[in-house]
Amino acid sequence: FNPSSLTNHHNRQSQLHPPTRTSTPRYVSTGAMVGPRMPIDEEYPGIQQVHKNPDIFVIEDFLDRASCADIVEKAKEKNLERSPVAYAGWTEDFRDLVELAAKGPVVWLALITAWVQVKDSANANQVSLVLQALQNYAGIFLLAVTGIAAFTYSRAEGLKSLRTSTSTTLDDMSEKENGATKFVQNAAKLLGTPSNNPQQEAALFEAPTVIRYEPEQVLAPHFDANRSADTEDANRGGQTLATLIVYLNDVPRGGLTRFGKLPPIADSNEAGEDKLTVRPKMGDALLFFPADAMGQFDERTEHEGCAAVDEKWIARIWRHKNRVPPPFGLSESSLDCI
Ligand SMILES: O=C(O)CCC(=O)C(=O)O
Ligand SMILES: [Fe+2]
Repeated sequence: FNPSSLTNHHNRQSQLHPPTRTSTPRYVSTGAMVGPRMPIDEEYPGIQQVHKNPDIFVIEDFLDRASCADIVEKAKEKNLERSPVAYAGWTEDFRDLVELAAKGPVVWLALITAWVQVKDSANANQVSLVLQALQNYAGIFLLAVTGIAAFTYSRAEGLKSLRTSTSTTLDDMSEKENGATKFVQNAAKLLGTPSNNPQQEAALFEAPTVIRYEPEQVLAPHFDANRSADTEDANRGGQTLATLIVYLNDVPRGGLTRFGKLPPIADSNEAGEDKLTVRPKMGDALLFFPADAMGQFDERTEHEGCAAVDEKWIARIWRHKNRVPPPFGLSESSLDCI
């Protein structure tokens, strides 16, 4: 069991289709290389690069304090629910396991059982052995698929305990003074390119998700991209190319964002941490790229929300590869306000 397969759907909460998102280590590696990340405005005010390849940025004072407070208020009004967790990449894992079984153990089991069955019979020969093996193969294959399905299901269930925070989404951008509207506007400037105007850029966003961690709540190590994004996330814009988190309050104790596969930042890392960590500071943003610009999954960006000691609030935008239609993305009328 690998907690990395925790997925991350805080979506339109309960109406979610079953588990998807984020990811698990593949059982069969593709060996695919990660290419360049999507372009951003590297001159954005307050931006600092804290890691190169994979690129991670912190943007100081990305959102003003009033906007941070407004987002928290609006989220409280909407009632936060236990953050949904899904087993993303399960389609590929399932297929890989079935393929693996079909080529290896199922073949051998079919042959061995056939050999035991025909070896003592009067007309034992190679032809009868092969025929018997073929017959056995079908039954054993079915058994294997059933077993793998049960395994995938129990894994998805197990993942649910690894995210204990609560969350909601804010998708109404009609008030210009809303904190969420400002967050989306700034995000569209940071992530947009000269060829993409802010509305076009924001059309690729999932509506901001607000997450609250009360003391002891966590988000176990996970990925924001999904190896099976093309199928599992087709209705939410496909692969996640960028994650932008804004911290909505100061969190002096606990609650670090931690990248478990990356080394600490030279002078600003948390004392005593041997991995790259970012301490939540009200208004600061964190930006990283769960997949490259083509959508190739980047496992180096595995990260977690460490156990909270003080209460912690964040808002998060996932920027996808394609348009994210409502209900996950922003409506045309909301986009008009960006
Ligand atoms: O809370 C954090 O620091 C990380 C949150 C996160 O990884 C997510 O929402 O996907
Ligand atoms: Fe995440």
